[in-house]
Amino acid sequence: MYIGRFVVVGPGIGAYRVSSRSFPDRRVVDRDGTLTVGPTPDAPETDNPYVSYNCVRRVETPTGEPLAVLGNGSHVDSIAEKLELGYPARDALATPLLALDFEKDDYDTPRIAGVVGAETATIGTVRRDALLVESVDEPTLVATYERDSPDAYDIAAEDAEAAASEVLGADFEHPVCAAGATVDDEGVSLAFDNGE
Ligand SMILES: NC(=O)c1ncn([C@@H]2O[C@H](COP(=O)(O)O)[C@@H](O)[C@H]2O)c1NC=O
Repeated sequence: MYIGRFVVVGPGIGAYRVSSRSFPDRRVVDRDGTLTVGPTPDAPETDNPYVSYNCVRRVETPTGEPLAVLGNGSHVDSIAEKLELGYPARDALATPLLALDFEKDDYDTPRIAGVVGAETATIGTVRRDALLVESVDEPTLVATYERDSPDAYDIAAEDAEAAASEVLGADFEHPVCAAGATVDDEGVSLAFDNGE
């Protein structure tokens, strides 16, 4: 099954996978502690605005709570800014998702995102027909296609590197690259797996 990009979040852990039919020549890089998706050096040029973006950011709230934000586009930056201003995770997800809306491409591709705290997790998506944002107690997946409503998803990984590798290896078509995050009271750990 092809489900496109997907986010998995649960309390303390999160992961994001790029699956792609159209732009497979991409990888995750770490730019000063932010994980960014972009084309590999030898990838064909594209002017598609949705192929390069920050997919995972670490955030500290005004009260000093460490959080990780994961998602499939530029809304990750907007969500991080809202969290840094002190918005609750629900509002920090809902506001940018609604403002930016689904992607204006041939598929009306949804925007998906999650916020992970040490003991909390919140997941969201904006599609043409819905804006869904919910707090979750167990690992939960939302994807751009097919599995496009938040739904329980087992993840065995306990660290960021294992989380990235686990979702990269998950049995969905066209895997490209993945990122993982863990959050505890000490802070946020990030990792990625480009399948190399
Ligand atoms: N975030 C991404 O990495 C991403 N990659 C591709 N898209 C969009 O989704 C469309 C379909 O891509 P694909 O055939 O690779 O599933 C692309 O034309 C592009 O508009 C993306 N947008 C959202 O997922």
